[in-house]
Amino acid sequence: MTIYKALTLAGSDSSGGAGLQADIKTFQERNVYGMSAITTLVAMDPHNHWHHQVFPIDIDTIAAQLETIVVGVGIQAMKTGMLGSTEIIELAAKTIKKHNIDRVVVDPVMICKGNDEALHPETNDALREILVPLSTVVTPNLFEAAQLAKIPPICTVEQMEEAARKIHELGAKYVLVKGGSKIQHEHAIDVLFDGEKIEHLESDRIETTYTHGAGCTYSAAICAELAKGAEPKEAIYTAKKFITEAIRHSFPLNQYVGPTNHMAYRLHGEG
Ligand SMILES: Nc1ncnc2c1ncn2[C@@H]1O[C@H](COP(=O)(O)OP(=O)(O)O)[C@@H](O)[C@H]1O
Ligand SMILES: Cc1ncc(COP(=O)(O)O)c(C=O)c1O
Repeated sequence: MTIYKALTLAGSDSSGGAGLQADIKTFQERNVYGMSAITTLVAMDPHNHWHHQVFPIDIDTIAAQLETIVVGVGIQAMKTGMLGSTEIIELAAKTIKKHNIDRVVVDPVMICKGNDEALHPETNDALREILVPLSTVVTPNLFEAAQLAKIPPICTVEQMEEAARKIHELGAKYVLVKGGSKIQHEHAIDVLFDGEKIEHLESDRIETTYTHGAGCTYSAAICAELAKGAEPKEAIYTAKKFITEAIRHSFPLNQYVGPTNHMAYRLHGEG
């Protein structure tokens, strides 16, 4: 039996729905052995409206984790999530280049759901200039796509397409701009551009606010499929089905947050 292995270089969401916890759960659901290099720790304050506190991790500790995984074990694919500083983005790029990692999903995490404020605004340009050019697939949401493409806020599918074309020029091979429920459309629509053709990925639009970790889960599912050898488009189509079921069966964790359901595609979706 071949064991396919994937790495997530991402932040830790103690509540388990997003970040590396979402990634590892998703890798497991997709029959891929998951490993993590932790970039930041996020804790939420139950006494203060679930206020997010971000605790950094020093760069040598992150580098040591990457060495364990990439050199000590070996991987077929990797994804990045919340990176937190330009230094960490540079470390990610150096690792990809040094080890010729050729299946890389970059989820350019700039904001957490419900917050329009960028987490680390100073890192947005570093993502754009250093990491996105090395990506096989990059998966910005509307806010992130506008930042990467350097265009005004995105409100229409045409603007999603414009952003996808501009981000492709940065060097990403496949650009997947996620519209989700934020675009006026009867479906949850994502725009995919491979440098030649624009495609629309449409799925049922689910009425829910429980979408914490949706972006992490989606990019992790793409990464898992790439690790198993799927072509990028095939990986993205499978991941779109996976995330749609995860959102359809999402649930409240407490009064503040509802994650997507990582088990849903296995339990309800594949048949
Ligand atoms: N209410 C929804 N119903 C169905 N699909 C959704 C919904 N919200 C988001 N999605 C889909 O989930 C995936 C993740 O998108 P999104 O939630 O925008 O990412 P992020 O967590 O990065 O903001 C995309 O494929 C998007 O279209
Ligand atoms: C560690 C971490 N990564 C990523 C995210 C982004 O999550 P989402 O997929 O909901 O955009 C969060 C949000 O809380 C987080 O805590």
